[in-house]
Amino acid sequence: MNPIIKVKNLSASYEGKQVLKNVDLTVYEHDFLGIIGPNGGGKTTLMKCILKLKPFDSGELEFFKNGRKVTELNMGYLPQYNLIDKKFPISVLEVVLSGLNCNMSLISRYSKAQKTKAQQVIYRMGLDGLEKRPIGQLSGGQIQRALLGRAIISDPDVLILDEPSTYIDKRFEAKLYQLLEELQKECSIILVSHDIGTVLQQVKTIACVNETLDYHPDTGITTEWIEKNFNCPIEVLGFGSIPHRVLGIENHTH
Ligand SMILES: Nc1ncnc2c1ncn2[C@@H]1O[C@H](COP(=O)(O)OP(=O)(O)OP(=O)(O)O)[C@@H](O)[C@H]1O
Repeated sequence: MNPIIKVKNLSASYEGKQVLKNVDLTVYEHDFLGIIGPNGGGKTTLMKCILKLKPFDSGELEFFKNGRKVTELNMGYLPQYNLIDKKFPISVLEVVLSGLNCNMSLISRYSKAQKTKAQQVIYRMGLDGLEKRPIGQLSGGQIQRALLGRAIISDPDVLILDEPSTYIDKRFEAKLYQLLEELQKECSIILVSHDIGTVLQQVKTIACVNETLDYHPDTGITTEWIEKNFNCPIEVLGFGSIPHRVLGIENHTH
């Protein structure tokens, strides 16, 4: 299994307050990594460091493609919903096209092929008919779907999803996970989620971020492990079958 991202001994802070401490993490090609952890544990910060949106204090970040070290990866990012400016005057089509990483501000400058691709992505997201609608006039779930379309239109090497199902209804959620299963054949996926039950059903590997990081090469983990890492009692939906899949737990030293 080839690695695609290696995070080594990474520490990060905001205004002198440490948020991530000595984090090590390897993401593999076609991985489906679930990131869980308590509020404020540093999940989004870790994603931003990987996306090079936030400088880190120390440590290393390495990218690989087909076993060779590279300087950049094409990453698709679905940010947390609360970071979206819904007043920004942009349509669904423009949101999706803006994921093409080109420095084009006017929609007319996108090629026919790019617009066709955007149309296909919009259809895949179940947003056909809403192409011209400004995002301010969409529901929360529709905005998230438009942003997911934006994240996948450039066929990324890595897809990073920060709480993708916050506003997505149950009907589209099932479709979303089916879509992610398909996408995993084409790229690696990192999914940040509070909904542990969903994460455990979907992912191949799991990491818990609470300043430091605990990693599991499989999803067969115990409630004790989760409670230790969440450091609080947890409510787990759809968790019923998990104890049957309990496997060995590694010891982690912090
Ligand atoms: N831009 C910022 N400036 C200062 N502090 C920040 C900033 N962004 C995040 N923090 C702080 O860093 C810590 C980690 O935040 P982060 O958003 O990474 O956590 P998270 O695990 O993603 O949380 P949640 O589950 O609530 O989204 C929190 O204490 C937060 O208040």
